[in-house]
Amino acid sequence: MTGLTRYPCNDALAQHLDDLPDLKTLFRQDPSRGERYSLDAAGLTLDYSKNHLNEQTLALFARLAEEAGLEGKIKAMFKGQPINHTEGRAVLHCALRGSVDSDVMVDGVKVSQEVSQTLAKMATFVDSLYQGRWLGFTGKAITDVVSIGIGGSFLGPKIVTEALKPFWQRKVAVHYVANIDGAALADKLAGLDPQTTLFITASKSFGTQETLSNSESARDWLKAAGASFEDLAKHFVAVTANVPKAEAFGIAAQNCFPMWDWVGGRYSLWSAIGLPIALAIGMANFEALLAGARDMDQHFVSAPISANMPALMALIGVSYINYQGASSHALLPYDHGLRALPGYVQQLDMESNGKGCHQDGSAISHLTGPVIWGAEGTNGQHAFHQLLHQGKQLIPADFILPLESHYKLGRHHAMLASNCFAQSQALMQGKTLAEAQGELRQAGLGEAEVAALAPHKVMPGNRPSNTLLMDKVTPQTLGALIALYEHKVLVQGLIWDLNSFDQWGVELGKVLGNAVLDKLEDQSQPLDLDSSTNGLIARFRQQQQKGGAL
Ligand SMILES: O=P(O)(O)OC[C@H]1O[C@H](O)[C@H](O)[C@@H](O)[C@@H]1O
Repeated sequence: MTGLTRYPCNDALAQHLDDLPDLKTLFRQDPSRGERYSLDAAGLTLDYSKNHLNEQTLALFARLAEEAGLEGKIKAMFKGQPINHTEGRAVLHCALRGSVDSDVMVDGVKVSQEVSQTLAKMATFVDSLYQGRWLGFTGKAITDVVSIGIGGSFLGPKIVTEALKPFWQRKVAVHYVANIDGAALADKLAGLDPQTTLFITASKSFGTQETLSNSESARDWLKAAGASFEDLAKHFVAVTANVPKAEAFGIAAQNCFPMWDWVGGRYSLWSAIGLPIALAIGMANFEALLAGARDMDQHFVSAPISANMPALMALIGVSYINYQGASSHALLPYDHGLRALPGYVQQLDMESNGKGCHQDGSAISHLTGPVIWGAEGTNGQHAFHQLLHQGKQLIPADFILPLESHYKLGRHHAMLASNCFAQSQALMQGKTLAEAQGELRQAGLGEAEVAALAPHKVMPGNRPSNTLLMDKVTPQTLGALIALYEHKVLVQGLIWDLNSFDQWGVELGKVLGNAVLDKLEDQSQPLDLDSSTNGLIARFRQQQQKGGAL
């Protein structure tokens, strides 16, 4: 069954999308199409003209938005209602950047007050490290900060820190460790001095195996260098919603930065989880990041659907997923600094909308969150663009390009931009058999060769994409860009009537993992699982026996 049958506009939308002319025809019919379907907001420009849409499509999108009750549901989020109903929580990451009314309260506490107090605490912390006032256990100033976290406690801070390298203050060096693979931490610690290294244990739950194990190993590293248990307070701070657990680990309460249940992990970079960002770029730039997101919030809550950047991207995506069979979406940042953006949006989108049941618990009968993937351009052109151009599946793409680079290097930026623009152009216009034959004849091939080769050079075209531009990658434009994707995910989740803010799907693997770990570490334990898992455990045990003790 095509489409979203719960909505009255479904059949009209499905029929309309089937009847739409191809992109080349739409561009031929309307010479000003590029301009007509471009939109500015919060320092970004969205060129959505290379999508399967026209004015009638936009009208149907507006009907779908209306029938999905988007406006009221968005307002409910900003008002602090417990829209994350399976966990009974509000969803107020927008409060972290000042986009929520000052009277909004959760559990009797004004969220805006919590936010401003935490920002002040962050500023004091950053300043103390910048001024060399925070001393390690031998009295030396801290030079390196390692943020230990995973998922939402890692991906957001890492992508923002990387993307804003031109804004680094270089007062302390900021590092990230996420994976439980010992190589990640060992590799990082190898280059650091325990006397001048401080760790941030970033974990909303303070219960994530990877983060706790890495923090314990970091603690051992400090102790091996001569630090006492009391000294740990000089080398650890925590960002968590569970201060008692942090204190039990040995982190002083005054060194804990709060997180709250009304901020989801994948929406938390704007909170104290963003402490490593603030250390890297300075508090003023961190505030600018928040300001950019706030600008996008303001646009999102005030612009009509037909001129609402996040809503348009969401509805265009829904039209491909639910009416044209797309199951993935490519993010193609033409900016080396944004190379980790696809990985960030993977968690944001796939952990939010990779769901199979509606808010009421009934099974969903249509596709929901797409697989998000991608890589920096132009690297992707030499890796997977072949499939985008000639493969058999519809993969909508978002091209992202700053119009100006921070790095003035000859013609490099013009060449990067030309590739970015040409790729979306090629996806849209393709190459017909006649065009391919003409080129081969032009090259002097005989008819037999032309007949044999031309079909392999045909590109169907009519493949949709968005192009997002900003003048430059700055804290402000990056904040707006990330908020744009947050709101796109929200709108799609609302249209699919699912809960974008829980993540029950990650629980089973964790539970099973603990049982397997026991059998890996205690070889006397019976192999009483399925034959595949038993076999895998047996192989691991054999290798361990070959290599000595665990
Ligand atoms: O911040 P923590 O509580 O350590 O959680 C870290 C991550 O753990 C899980 O993977 C959740 O699915 C993520 O949403 C979360 O960001």
